[in-house]
Amino acid sequence: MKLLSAAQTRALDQATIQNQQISSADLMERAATAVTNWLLDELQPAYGIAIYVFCGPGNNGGDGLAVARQLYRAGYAVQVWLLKTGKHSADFTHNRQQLPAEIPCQELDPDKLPAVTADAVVVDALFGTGLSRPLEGEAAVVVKYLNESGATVVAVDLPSGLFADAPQPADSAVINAHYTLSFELPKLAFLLPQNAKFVGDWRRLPIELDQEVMHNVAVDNHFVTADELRGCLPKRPKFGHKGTFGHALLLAGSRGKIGAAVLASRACLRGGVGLLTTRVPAVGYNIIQISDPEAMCLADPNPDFLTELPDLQPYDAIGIGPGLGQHDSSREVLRQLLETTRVPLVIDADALNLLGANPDLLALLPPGSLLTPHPKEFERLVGEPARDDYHRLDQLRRFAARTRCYCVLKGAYTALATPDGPLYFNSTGNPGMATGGSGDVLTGLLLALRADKRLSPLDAALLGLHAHGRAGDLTLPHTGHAGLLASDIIRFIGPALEELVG
Ligand SMILES: NC(=O)C1=CN([C@@H]2O[C@H](COP(=O)(O)OP(=O)(O)OC[C@H]3O[C@@H](n4cnc5c(N)ncnc54)[C@H](OP(=O)(O)O)[C@@H]3O)[C@@H](O)[C@H]2O)[C@@H](O)CC1
Ligand SMILES: [K+]
Repeated sequence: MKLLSAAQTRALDQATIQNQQISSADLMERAATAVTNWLLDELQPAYGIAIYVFCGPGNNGGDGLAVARQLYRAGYAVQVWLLKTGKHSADFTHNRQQLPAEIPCQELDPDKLPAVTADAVVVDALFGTGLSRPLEGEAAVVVKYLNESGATVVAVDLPSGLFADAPQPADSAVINAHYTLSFELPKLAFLLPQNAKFVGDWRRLPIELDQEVMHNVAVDNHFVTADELRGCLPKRPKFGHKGTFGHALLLAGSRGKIGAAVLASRACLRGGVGLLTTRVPAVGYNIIQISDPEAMCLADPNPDFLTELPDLQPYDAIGIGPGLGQHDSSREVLRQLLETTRVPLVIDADALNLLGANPDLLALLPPGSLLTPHPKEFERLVGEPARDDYHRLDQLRRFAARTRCYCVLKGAYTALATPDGPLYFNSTGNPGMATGGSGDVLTGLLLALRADKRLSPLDAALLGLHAHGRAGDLTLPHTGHAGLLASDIIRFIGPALEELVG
């Protein structure tokens, strides 16, 4: 699913109006109907509860006026409040004229704002994608007042004051919505941690925008849905054998962190790899053999950390990093690996920290490698803290382009940067997965998919990120959020992958 800029969204609205031969008021009515239906079906406010619709001067305000009319007709006690400032758009004026006289409708006076009680529902239709500057004056006063009211706030299209696709001053006034109902597509802003408190839970409301125009528009950012990935994982052929699905090598673990190697190995096995060899320091030999009997184990001569690279000839993909530690000898193992490998790499955890601390190693990174940092590891990789989430995405894009690698940025909506530019945001997963070992599981799963030669690097990464989050979601009925362990995610990798098989 594409993430459009505010300007592209406007162009898509216009194309829809033209191609479907409807008026802009018709499209607005469609949008308002989608909001009203969501309110009635999902929020289900009790009859008699006060619903305040706050409208700005543009089409977002026009949506609000149409929603107020529809809610009134459905029997709700609605009142409309209008911002004084701003030039009214044509569709705002149209819907103002359509508003039944029985609905109380007044201009807002910043010195005498209506008493919004905590049990009320507020529909925020002040500003949407037409926001051209941070809110000030009257609008900022209203937004701050609503944020303090305690009412349930439902934002139409965007929380008012939030830019859809660009950073804004840290202290600017933005609605803190409980729910944001976005027309047709989500906005990039929804996927960034810095905006979580503004956006709340967001939903996408389809309004039948022109599919062909949407298909042809070029974008920098994608939100990857299950529908798009379903069928992308090739079925295992009837006469396939373990060689068909690749032989992976995992270099992982150090004294006290052999668990990371266990988790990554098991996730790799559940990810469908044909064969797995795990290289651990000698202290881990028995542990791997007992915990992951399906894996072969190659013990390093050193008891505590990796010091020697095994012969790489048998392997189709190599993973390095989980629990590795940052010992000088392990750094040299990484160096040798980067210098000699001819197969795809998956690089995680301490291997990333070693890359960050040693720019000479970073220069050796083979193109096509897949890196899986969390934000702190990524900061070490690029050697500079990000100013904000948008800047971090720029850094990510530039890093992938410069190194010709695939780079993940782990988070609630994990991002994947590709060497050729586009960013892909993952749509699965839950806060229960923010737990030790979850990243090791991801590395193992991605390693399995990179060892499968039937998959492109991009598909392997997208399928792995999706299946990892989905497996975490499938554990929830059994574990809840707090009780979710990394090993629970592994149990559900199989079912999560099965959903994607073509
Ligand atoms: N197009 C369609 O067919 C459909 C559109 N839809 C809906 O339309 C919404 C977009 O509508 P929109 O383009 O009219 O913009 P909107 O967000 O209402 O605000 C623009 C007004 O605000 C003003 N303004 C801006 N910043 C300001 C500030 N800081 N402080 C004060 N004023 C400020 C700005 O003035 P200006 O920047 O020119 O000074 C202008 O007057 C979209 O989010 C969706 O809800 C749906 O119905 C689906 C069909
Ligand atoms: K809004």
